[in-house]
Amino acid sequence: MGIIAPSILSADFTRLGDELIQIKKAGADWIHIDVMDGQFVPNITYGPIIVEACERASDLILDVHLMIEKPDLIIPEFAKAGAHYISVHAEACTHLHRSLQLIKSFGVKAGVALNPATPLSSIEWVVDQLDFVLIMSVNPGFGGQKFIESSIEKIKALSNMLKEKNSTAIIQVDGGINKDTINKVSKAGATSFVAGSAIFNTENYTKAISKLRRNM
Ligand SMILES: O=C(CO)[C@@H](O)[C@H](O)COP(=O)(O)O
Ligand SMILES: [Fe+2]
Repeated sequence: MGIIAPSILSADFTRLGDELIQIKKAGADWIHIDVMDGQFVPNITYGPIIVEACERASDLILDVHLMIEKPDLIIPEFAKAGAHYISVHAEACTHLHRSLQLIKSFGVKAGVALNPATPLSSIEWVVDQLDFVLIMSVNPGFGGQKFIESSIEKIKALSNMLKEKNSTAIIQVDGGINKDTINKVSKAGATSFVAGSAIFNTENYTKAISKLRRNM
């Protein structure tokens, strides 16, 4: 069974605690938290205090997607705030292996996120360090964007690469995931699905998550 990870980027922040309760009731598995610094991506969101607030408000797995430059400087704060999974962008890490080791040193699951234009070869030599790989199926920075079709081939190639290297890393896909796109990425090999607008921009979260699951 696939993992549904609603991205709170599209949640109503005036009532975040209630939103977290509602997505759990609706059947969510993880909470995806998009951290943006206004440098790596042209948008600014939130930092460790929001992760810590999510940790107090929900017992779901906290999946922190760091879209920031120099992540090593602040990974310890996100780990202490209660993150269970942390992904860093390959494009933002000069010493990717070191960043992954830093995440793991806190007992947190470590992942690498790849922009749509970044080749799989950028993670080839760190596969043994990976608990998950996040394939961006939109350019990072905003919710509600259109799914980029070439992500499907990329997920298939990643799935083959992980099998060849005997890796059990989870393949996560993020961006433009909805009832129409989830089937293609699921067939390609993804098992963790981030969805923001397809869940939070609807009236009924239970129905939205059920639709995603039915189409996996
Ligand atoms: O990391 C990002 C965007 O940079 C995502 O997690 C988005 O928040 C997904 O939003 P939708 O495309 O599902 O609306
Ligand atoms: Fe994300």
